[in-house]
Amino acid sequence: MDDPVLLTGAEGRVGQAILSDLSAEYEWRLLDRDPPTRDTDHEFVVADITDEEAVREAVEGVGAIVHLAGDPRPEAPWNSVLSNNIDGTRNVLEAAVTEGVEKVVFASSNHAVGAYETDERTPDMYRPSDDYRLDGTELPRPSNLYGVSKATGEVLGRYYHDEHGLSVVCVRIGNLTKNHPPKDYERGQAMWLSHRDCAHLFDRCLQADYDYEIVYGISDNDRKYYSIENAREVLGYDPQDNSAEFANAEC
Ligand SMILES: NC(=O)C1=CN([C@@H]2O[C@H](COP(=O)(O)OP(=O)(O)OC[C@H]3O[C@@H](n4cnc5c(N)ncnc54)[C@H](O)[C@@H]3O)[C@@H](O)[C@H]2O)C=CC1
Ligand SMILES: O=C1O[C@H](COP(=O)(O)O)[C@@H](O)[C@H](O)[C@H]1O
Repeated sequence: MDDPVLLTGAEGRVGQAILSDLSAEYEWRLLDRDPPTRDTDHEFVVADITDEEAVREAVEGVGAIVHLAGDPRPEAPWNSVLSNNIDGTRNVLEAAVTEGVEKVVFASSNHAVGAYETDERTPDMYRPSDDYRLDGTELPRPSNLYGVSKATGEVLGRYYHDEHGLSVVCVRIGNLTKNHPPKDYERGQAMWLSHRDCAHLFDRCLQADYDYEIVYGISDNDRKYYSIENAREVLGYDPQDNSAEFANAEC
């Protein structure tokens, strides 16, 4: 990707994990509704993704978009996910088509499929001995309205691919934490995504060729109920971390 890359939600946790390893690898145009809180060498656009015209201007001249901006709270209320996650994502995809962008990487979530974690399956499915896997071909089963908004973002991506030929990859991100997996939380350990695997995965999303894909964004954890085979095959994802390596740290 030689053209500039727009990173929405750049000030957040996922954005910072990406930039910590990939700052020098791309010509980034950062976007957030909040002004930057640290020095940056990159262009920074302060804009709200619910502002259609501001988004179109921010997208001008970029070759790809990593779209992270949105309300990340599993308990977020409908009015917030409707505007920030659904309207905002549509604005980004519409601007991508209008401005001739090649590919969009969409930050989806484990919560788009959270309701597969039924009482019958849990907690066994969080354990290494269990072979239950979701692989990205299953229908969404959101666990909350936030998950509904992420599933909707995936469907919007499908539409913009089919109707307009935009390359779209939806990354169902697990649980990103810095330095170590979540402690005393089996589910979080099963879906842990380390910072370096996060940066590597989004790098692969920018480098690989694809039409429309849904992949899971987790490290190569012994505990897992999300398959990372599609991410390996389609994107060349090669994660380095595994939450099991932190077992002695009482994670
Ligand atoms: N952190 C995680 O483990 C996971 C994150 N995700 C998704 O990844 C994305 C990023 O999440 P985090 O970095 O954790 O969240 P965060 O809250 O740390 O960062 C989100 C950023 O987006 C910005 N933002 C929010 N609404 C905006 C709007 N309307 N216009 C412009 N900027 C806006 C915020 O100012 C913030 O800087 C979200 O879409 C979230 O749903 C999905 C699964 C797991
Ligand atoms: O989508 C998200 O998922 C992670 C993990 O979910 P949790 O229910 O185990 O906390 C969450 O931490 C993050 O805020 C959210 O955006």
